[in-house]
Amino acid sequence: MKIALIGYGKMGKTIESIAIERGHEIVLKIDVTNAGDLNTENLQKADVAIEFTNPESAIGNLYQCFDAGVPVVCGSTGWLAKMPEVQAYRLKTDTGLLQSSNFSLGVNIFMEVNKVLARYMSNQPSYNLSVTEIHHTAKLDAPSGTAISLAEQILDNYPAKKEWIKADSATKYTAKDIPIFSDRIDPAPGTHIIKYSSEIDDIEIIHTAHNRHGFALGAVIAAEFLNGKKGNYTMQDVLAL
Ligand SMILES: NC(=O)C1=CN([C@@H]2O[C@H](COP(=O)(O)OP(=O)(O)OC[C@H]3O[C@@H](n4cnc5c(N)ncnc54)[C@H](OP(=O)(O)O)[C@@H]3O)[C@@H](O)[C@H]2O)C=CC1
Ligand SMILES: O=C(O)C1=N[C@H](C(=O)O)C[C@H](O)C1
Repeated sequence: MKIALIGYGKMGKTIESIAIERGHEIVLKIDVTNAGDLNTENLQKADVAIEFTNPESAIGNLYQCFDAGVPVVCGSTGWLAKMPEVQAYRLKTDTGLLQSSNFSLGVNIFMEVNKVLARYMSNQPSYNLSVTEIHHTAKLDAPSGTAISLAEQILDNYPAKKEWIKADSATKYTAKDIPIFSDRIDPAPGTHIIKYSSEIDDIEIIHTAHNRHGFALGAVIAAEFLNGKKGNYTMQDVLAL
């Protein structure tokens, strides 16, 4: 498979080495220094694009892939509030998109556990709920995309919770809110904690990434899945969860 890598930072470089190990070829590598090379002619040399840049440039990069008719795996976070307009553009161009805030197998299993736990806890108002994410200090967005996805899964399964809020120790929140706390500590690749706490006991589930390998491997497996497809997909489709 021929891959265009859009974003050649921590994730782009890890993805490159895993993709080559799996027998794929990198035909285009884009970072800030050659962003002008991201055009239809260059993109069409690839079967699929993998986009890991930042919240500001992600949407423009996706539109370039849609215009070129090249299906794209997107890992960039911090832009998902604009997903409806991105999906409208994708639909118009009849292209493929597979977006996930977290491509690791472990996090995707953790998310399934999160949904089940939220259903059980939705009848237990004596427990206070919080979500905490811990990442390296170079991370641009907070809360993490994964923490927002986890909170949204809880909202879908715990009717008394109405919204998530970005929180710190001074934030006032009510039982209707899901506070998300963000810590920035190097070199944390990504830790997510869901905690239900009562006077009697605590229930916690934690996912700790030890490195970026799981995110990158998942993104390459997602690209293998998306190759030749049109439409909108998630890691649930890839992993058949
Ligand atoms: N979904 C998932 O599983 C994961 C998602 N992420 C997300 O992926 C994104 C990237 O993370 P990470 O690799 O750690 O970040 P880095 O900062 O290490 O890399 C970002 C890359 O994007 C490039 N870039 C910046 N602006 C542009 C642009 N306008 N056009 C093209 N390239 C650009 C940077 O170029 P330069 O180096 O020249 O500045 C750099 O190569 C983040 O949003 C992060 O949250 C991260 C890990 C896992
Ligand atoms: O920026 C990162 O590093 C990560 N970002 C993703 C997120 O925002 O959830 C996934 C992972 O936790 C690493």
